[in-house]
Order: sequence, then structure tokens, then C-alpha cells
Amino acid sequence: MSFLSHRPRYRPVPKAELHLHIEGTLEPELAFALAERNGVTLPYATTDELRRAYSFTDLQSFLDLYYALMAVLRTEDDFCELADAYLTRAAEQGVRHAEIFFDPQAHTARGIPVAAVIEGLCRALDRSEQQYGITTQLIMCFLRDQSAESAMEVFDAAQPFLHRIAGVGLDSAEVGNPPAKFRAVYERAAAVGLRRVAHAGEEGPPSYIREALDVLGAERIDHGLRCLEDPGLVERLVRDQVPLTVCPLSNVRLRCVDTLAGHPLPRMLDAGLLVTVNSDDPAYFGGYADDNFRAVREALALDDETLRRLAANSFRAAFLDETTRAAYLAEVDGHTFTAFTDG
Ligand SMILES: Nc1ncnc2[nH]cnc12
Ligand SMILES: [Zn+2]
Repeated sequence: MSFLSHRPRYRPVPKAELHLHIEGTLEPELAFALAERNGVTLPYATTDELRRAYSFTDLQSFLDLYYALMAVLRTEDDFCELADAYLTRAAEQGVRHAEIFFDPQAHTARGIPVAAVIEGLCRALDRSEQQYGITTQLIMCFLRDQSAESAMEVFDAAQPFLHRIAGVGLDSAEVGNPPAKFRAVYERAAAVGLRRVAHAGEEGPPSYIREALDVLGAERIDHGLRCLEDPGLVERLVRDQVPLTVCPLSNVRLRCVDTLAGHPLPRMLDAGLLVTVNSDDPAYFGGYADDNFRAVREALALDDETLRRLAANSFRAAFLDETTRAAYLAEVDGHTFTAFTDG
């Protein structure tokens, strides 16, 4: 019997995943299968060789590979399979509700119609509650390193599908692309009742977090790590209980923090921030939702009550109706963290 089989394992705590790019769940095995099906040649001979390329120095070095690998995603079926694969994994990791980002401009720029992307994703999401026990929402992200006009064009192209979309987000290369660039498209999103979130303070300065709140009306901040450099901003985020969707394994892989043991998550919790734990791009960063929970548990010596607080925060921060939120919070309350060993 191996040593590993005696390691304690934990039933994953029920949680909501609020910061998850569906394109970032593209595992090398699926990438190769789709490449073959679609006649796309990848510049890697094997899945192992591709995995070896997952060594990033910053956000941009990751984004270069992330966008390049999307070449294999071409049809509605591809997007459906991608989402199904994520939901299968998420269910194993205790995810009960997922608010899923997608990057339409990364596909329309390659000639893929926005309909293929959204209809493919929705085919998987529509059966998610029954098949995986996971409720879902879609959040359409604008690429901040593209122009404001391009964001407006994709928003126009998505008009027939807006009833399938819960909100809009902002992602891609942060520094040099401040939130205010997207004021107009966020105003249009707000006018039709869409929820608003934005990546800010991952690599960019605290002023981008303020701008996301003040100019875009962001209700949640994705990452938000660099708020800690601005005590006045922290005070505001605590006072208003603005959720921050933190992604610990991502932060280490993209070198936003040096080590997991040095991650500011405990400081953020101590400050009273409404922090949640998420996976960001799990196929690239070494773990899905509960892998992130387990990693911070070990590296930061978090106790069960802190993990329970993080799980509860995820449902508090989710775009759920109050009845569903209460039901999920009751699941968190009723969860026991007892370890079990198998083998
Ligand atoms: N961590 C991240 N930051 C910004 N844009 C992204 N797109 C996918 N993952 C991202
Ligand atoms: Zn992200």
C-alpha cells in the first residue's frame, strides 16, 4: 500500500466558483483531441510537451499560450465538450454553483461566430443542474487589451443571447488597460440589467480597483490583491463588503505572489475583506476549486472554520436569489470537515 493512500483526504466543502475562465479549463488531452478532430496542428508533439510549456513568468506569458491553444476550439460541439469536462471536474470538487467567464473576442477574432460559443456552452450548462448538481451562470468578458470599439462590437453581436448571460466582466492584460476605457460598454450592460464584475489589482495598481468600482460599477473585483497597498481602499472594500475573487494557485503561477505560504489571503481575511477562493484557469495553474482550498489549507495552516468562512463567502458573493443562497449556506453550515483515509 502506498504512502499516498494513507494521506488524509477531505470531503470537499460545498462552494461557489466565481472566477473561472472556461477557456482556462482546456486540458492538454482535450486540446489534442480537438486539434485532431478539427485538423489543427499544435506546435507540441505530446501532452507532456505541452504541459512542460506551462511555466509562466507573468500574466502576459500565460495569456500568449492561453490564446494560442484556443485555436483548437472551433465548433459548438467543442464548446459544449469543454464545459462538460469542466462541470465533471467541478462536481468532484464540491462546486455547487459556478459563474463562468468566457472570452468571445478570442473566438470571433478567429472567425468563430459568437452563436457557436454561447450555444455550445449553454447546451452543457442547461443540463448542469440535473447532470452535475451545479447551478450555473455565464459572464461575458471583454478583452481589455483590445479596443473599446471591439468590446462594443462583441456586445452588439451577443444581443440575441443576452437572456443567457448574467453579467459582463473584464480580463486579459491589465497594466496599461485601465477600466475606464470600457465605461461605455459597461453602461450599456447596466442599462439592460446585466451584472458587472472586472479583473483589477492582479498586476495593475489599486487605482484600477477604484476605477472598476467608480467608473464601471463593478459589483465584484476579480483578484483585487493589490488593494492591500492602499489602506483607504481596503477600508472601503471592507465597509461595502465588495467581494474579491482570489485565485491562490494562479497568483503563484503568474508570480503575483512569490509562494503560497506567503499569500496574503490570511491578511485579507483578518482585514475583514469578503474574500473567496477560486481556480481562474485550472488546466494551466495546477488545480481546480477544491485543489485551491486544499492548497491554502496546507500552505497557510487554515483551520476548518476559516475554510467554512471562505465557502460561505463564495455563496454570499454569488449572483444568486436569496432562497437559493440560503439553501447553499445551510449546506456549508452542515458540512463536516472530517478527514478520511482510503486504501
Ligand atoms: N488571470 C487572468 N487575468 C487576466 N485575464 C485572464 N484571462 C484568463 N485568465 C486571466
Ligand atoms: Zn481571471
